[in-house]
Amino acid sequence: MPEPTRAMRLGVAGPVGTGKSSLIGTLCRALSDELRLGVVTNDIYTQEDAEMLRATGVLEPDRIRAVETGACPHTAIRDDITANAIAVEDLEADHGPLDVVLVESGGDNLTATFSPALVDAQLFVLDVAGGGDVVRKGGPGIARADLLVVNKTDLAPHVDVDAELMVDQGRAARDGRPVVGLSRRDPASVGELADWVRRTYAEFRRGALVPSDPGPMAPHSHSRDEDALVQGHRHA
Ligand SMILES: Nc1nc2c(ncn2[C@@H]2O[C@H](COP(=O)(O)OP(=O)(O)OP(=O)(O)O)[C@@H](O)[C@H]2O)c(=O)[nH]1
Repeated sequence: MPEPTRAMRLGVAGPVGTGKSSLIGTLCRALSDELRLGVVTNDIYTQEDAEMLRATGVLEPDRIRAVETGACPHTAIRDDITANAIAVEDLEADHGPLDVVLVESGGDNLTATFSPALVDAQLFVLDVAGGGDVVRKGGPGIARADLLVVNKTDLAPHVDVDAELMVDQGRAARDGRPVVGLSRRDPASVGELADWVRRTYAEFRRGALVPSDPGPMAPHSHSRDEDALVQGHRHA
């Protein structure tokens, strides 16, 4: 099998504020000495996530690109991936060859997932502050993303959540797919996450990584009505 000629695209999805940008920053710090990295972020109207990451200095600023989705972020990672595909290709044209491009979804619905046409692998991020029940509530990202991250485990004692139980419930819900309990303050957990990325990238280079679709979002509708568009969308 010939080696791939483009970067592996790794999607990072999950609800608002679960720590997706921070996780990407953590991965850049852990891996940028060994892998050539780029980042594409998605926000509705702003470039805030990209600006926040640029400010951390984890990568050369121009290796972090922003897509303004103009609507619910999941539309741009799932329904019409054009803007993201172009952003990744531009990044590779300007800074390539790259090894991994991390694509961050704007914080979104619990059921938002990436199209397998856009990313080669995807991880889904929850945090302990969202409550211990959220893993059991399920959804395609939780059940079938390539990796589930239970983030901010350092906060568990402060929010009365059992982080280990949450990780165990994640494993039970995922048919053997991997789960990492993560805190950016816990180097061992950061190492576990970085190792998963290394293994996944090695699989990609061998031509052995087959992008899989965790499944579509829960049914919902996008209204043509202007006001509803500003709100994002109406759930059916
Ligand atoms: N205690 C703790 N806080 C964290 C950790 N990771 C991220 N945070 C905090 O969680 C908040 C949200 O983090 P972000 O990385 O902005 O989350 P996000 O998912 O990118 O947010 P959106 O893009 O708005 O959906 C910030 O205040 C971070 O500092 C962690 O491991 N532990």
